[in-house]
Amino acid sequence: AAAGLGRLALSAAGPARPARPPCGRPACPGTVCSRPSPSPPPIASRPRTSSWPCWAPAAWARAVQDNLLQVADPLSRCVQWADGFLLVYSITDYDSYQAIRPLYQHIRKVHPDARVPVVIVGNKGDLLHARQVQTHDGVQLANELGSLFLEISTSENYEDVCDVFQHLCKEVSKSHGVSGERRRASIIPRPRSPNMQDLKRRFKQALSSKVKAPSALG
Ligand SMILES: Nc1nc2c(ncn2[C@@H]2O[C@H](COP(=O)(O)OP(=O)(O)OP(=O)(O)O)[C@@H](O)[C@H]2O)c(=O)[nH]1
Repeated sequence: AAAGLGRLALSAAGPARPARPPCGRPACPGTVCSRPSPSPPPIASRPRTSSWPCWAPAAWARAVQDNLLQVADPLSRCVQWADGFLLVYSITDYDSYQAIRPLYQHIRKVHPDARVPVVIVGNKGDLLHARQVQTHDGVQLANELGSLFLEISTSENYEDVCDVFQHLCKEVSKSHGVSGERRRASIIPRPRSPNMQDLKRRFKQALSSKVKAPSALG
């Protein structure tokens, strides 16, 4: 799996095309945004082949390291508006793990003053026979970068996916509580916080109805 901004986690948990975030800006996989936008721009088309995060992880890492990302790049645009990030690598792909640090540094460069929450996720935790990244490598990197770390399997346990987003949402709320968000709140009304229990229940319902559907037909 490529270590884009959380593509794996989102593609396992949600629709094939990412949903539009509450702010109306083009959705960026793995980012959480709580800012409403008065005039949403159209969803940008993202070919699965060239410019959008289908680059190999090493290519992302190089682009970030070499300062090749321009403000107009999709990644840079996402990094500017997002309130939180999931950086997802695959435990079966060491390159994807190595791409996490430069991506993290890019985020910190774009937000030098704000502690925008970043959660690091090691995905494909079920593929132990193909493991290239040890759990302690993930823990160590997350400790070093001051991020939360979770190792999950999106294919084995959808609750893992809920947990990841729950952690990130908590971190985002925490960071808003202590940062300049209060100042912004006086200008822009904040959307209501999602009720995570309710979201989890609805997510389970949706999944179980999908599982039941084939037997109902047969
Ligand atoms: N075994 C296993 N397979 C997974 C897991 N998550 C995703 N996959 C599989 O990995 C493949 C790629 O998943 P995508 O969601 O397309 O993610 P991606 O980052 O675009 O893909 P790659 O970079 O090709 O891995 C698909 O076949 C998924 O079913 C996981 O946790 N365990």
